[in-house]
Amino acid sequence: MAELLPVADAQARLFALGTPVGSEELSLRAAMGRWLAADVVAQRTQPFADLSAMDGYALRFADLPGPWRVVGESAAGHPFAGAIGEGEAVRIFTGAALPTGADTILVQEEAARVGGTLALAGEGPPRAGAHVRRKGLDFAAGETILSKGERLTPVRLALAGAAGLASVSVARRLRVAIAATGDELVATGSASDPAQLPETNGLMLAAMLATLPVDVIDLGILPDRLDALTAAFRAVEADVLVTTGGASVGDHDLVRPALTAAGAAMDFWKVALRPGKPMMAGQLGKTVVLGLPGNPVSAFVTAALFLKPLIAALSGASMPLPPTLTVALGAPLPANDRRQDYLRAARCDGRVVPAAAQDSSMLTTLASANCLVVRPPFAPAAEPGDLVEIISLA
Ligand SMILES: Nc1nc2c(c(=O)[nH]1)N[C@H]1C(S)=C(S)[C@@H](COP(=O)(O)OP(=O)(O)OC[C@H]3O[C@@H](n4cnc5c(N)ncnc54)[C@H](O)[C@@H]3O)O[C@H]1N2
Ligand code: MOO
Repeated sequence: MAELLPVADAQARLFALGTPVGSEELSLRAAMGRWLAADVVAQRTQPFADLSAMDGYALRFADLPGPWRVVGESAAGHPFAGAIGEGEAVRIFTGAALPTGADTILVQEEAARVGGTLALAGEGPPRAGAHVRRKGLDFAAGETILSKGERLTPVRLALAGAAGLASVSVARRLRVAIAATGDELVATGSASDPAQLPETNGLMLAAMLATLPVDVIDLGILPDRLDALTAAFRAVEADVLVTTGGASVGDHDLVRPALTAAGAAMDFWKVALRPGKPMMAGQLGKTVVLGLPGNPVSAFVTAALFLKPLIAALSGASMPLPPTLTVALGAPLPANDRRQDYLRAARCDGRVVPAAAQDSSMLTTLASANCLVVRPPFAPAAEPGDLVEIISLA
């Protein structure tokens, strides 16, 4: 039996086929979903001073149980100018700076105020510093708050903005060319006889990349002809070329010979993976080429395991691979063979149940799955309750 490359080795070899793309400086509003090309260092301290976390009165804990004279007010953006002394308090609001001399907040629900006099009307603050957010609680100027290789999320963008930045250095967008191959394929909605198959892998792959910083170049449907495939591949100008179909060993599986004829140096073909075994990868000039199998589930799984991680890796991601979780099985599984299996499964109430039908042509099973169960090569038979790794699709 032919040697099959382990999945992790194939991923490492694929990532090594390209060099991380260059960077650009983008405003925070434009940087969502990009990978950071440099660490983000806070330019300010947050909070900038000791602040009140509640609406109430700022006072000295030592002066409890009061009463106090109210000598002024501190609101966010309008701090109290002076300092407070013994027996004095300042009316204060959430987010306002604590006046000099004050160390504690009395919440207004526990305060009774008559004119300029304040009295305790409850238990009062339990300790010095109650309801005070200390200067620098969140971060301090000079601190590295985000690292190169992290992906920008809404919260990380907010953090960078709070830290005083207007823009960040990020990896540029990648150009990804997608080609479907196969004489049986026609554009969705245009099949005129039963033997014509709607082309859906290209549609699915482009949709899988929709939330990534990628410009898709749609090469459409290419025929099963060596000359046409070779010419189309030779003309590609992209960071990544991904093909689907024609990856196996049949007489009409021409992607590999066409890539070679176009001048590609192929690195590997066939991975110890199910579905997706006939996957291939190589270099066509500066373009990383990824040949995915045509079966729709195989195309999906290989895109999830290789294409999306490749985009992340070329964008400088520190963690390009999909995260896995450990979950208890809800049904028995037979022992596995030499290929790492990715079973379409449903995770519900903390248990995961693989679908009964796992054929790699079945979009219905894939569409109702919310995770993939990862079965390592030669995994022994498993029982309900045994722990397995999953990749979430939700
Ligand atoms: N003798 C062998 N035959 C096969 C082997 C093998 O090792 N020895 N491997 C099998 C495995 S595993 C897979 S996976 C398939 C994949 O092969 P290809 O990449 O060559 O896929 P095609 O034959 O082109 O297509 C397979 C299937 O998928 C349909 N298809 C293709 N492209 C699309 C598309 N863009 N949208 C929707 N559907 C698509 C195609 O019509 C076929 O039905 O090979 C096995 N064979
Ligand atoms: O590996 Mo293929 O992907 O069985 O269907």
